[in-house]
Amino acid sequence: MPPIISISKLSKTYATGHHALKAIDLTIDRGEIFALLGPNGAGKTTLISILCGIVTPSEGEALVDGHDIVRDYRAARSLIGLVPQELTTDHFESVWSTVTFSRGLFGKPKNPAVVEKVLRDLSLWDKKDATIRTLSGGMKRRVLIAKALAHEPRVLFLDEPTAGVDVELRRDMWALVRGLRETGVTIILTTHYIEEAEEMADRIGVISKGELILTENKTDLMTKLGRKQLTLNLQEPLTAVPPQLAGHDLALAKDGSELVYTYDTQGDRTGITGLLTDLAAAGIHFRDLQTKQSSLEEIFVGLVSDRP
Ligand SMILES: Nc1ncnc2c1ncn2[C@@H]1O[C@H](COP(=O)(O)OP(=O)(O)OP(=O)(O)O)[C@@H](O)[C@H]1O
Repeated sequence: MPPIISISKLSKTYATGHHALKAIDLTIDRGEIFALLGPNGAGKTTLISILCGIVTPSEGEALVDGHDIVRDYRAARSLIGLVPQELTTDHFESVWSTVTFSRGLFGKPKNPAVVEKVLRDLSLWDKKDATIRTLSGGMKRRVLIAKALAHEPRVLFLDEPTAGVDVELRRDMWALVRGLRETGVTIILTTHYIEEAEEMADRIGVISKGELILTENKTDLMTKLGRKQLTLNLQEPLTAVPPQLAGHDLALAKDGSELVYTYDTQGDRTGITGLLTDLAAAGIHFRDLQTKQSSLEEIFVGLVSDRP
């Protein structure tokens, strides 16, 4: 089956001259949960806004289920639900009428059964007659999701779904998003929280300064995460890694006073025994050693900060 979203060479230069997106290529499969990670200002919202037709691209194209987001805007947009970052909704309306109204915006005929299902799925049914302003923050977020789902989209964009919410609500939201995927909806979420991507996503994309610098299956990324570092504090500093040790994944740190060995914790062998034997044979002695597991956070920060 063709991907539900295919983006090719998509770029955006704002009127200020700022290149917010630089030739993005990305495809997203049906039923995936895709997390777009990136620091503030990386271009996440710009990318989502282009796909939702809120911002016009400068170059390139994007298709939603085969519909061009510019030439075939209405068809593309009707397949998309967007849950925005900010809680923007009419505080004096009831839950029922605000969600019904959202469906109408897409020209869909009234269908109380669909609205009821959406409200029930989001545990909002017993609040259907409540006015939005009387709801808790968590319930308001659910209403935003209900609004985005009212016209039965196939793709749901969640822009920072759990920004500023407490841990309990965050877990609730994660369960809810997983439940939505079960109904066949493709989910694309942006987040600053690495933990969120780790918990939720099938695939992770990292965006930095307008470039998509990595897209990877989460499980593969976790395998990379399995890497650990062994740091040896040397008795005598080295100027280079001796050629006898070239077979090991080694790097010098702290002006040559530390030798850092990176290894895979998920592999059958760590290679540490061989390294220590080779070190002794090369006459390299150490005073102390530490091991450290690199986190997804560090991998992410490293990826993003290594860029010019
Ligand atoms: N309308 C605009 N005009 C000019 N520059 C803009 C406009 N909208 C966004 N930008 C700039 O484009 C860059 C990308 O912004 P964007 O909102 O897409 O980032 P983001 O990754 O979503 O960030 P955040 O995590 O803070 O929401 C930023 O430098 C931003 O200042």
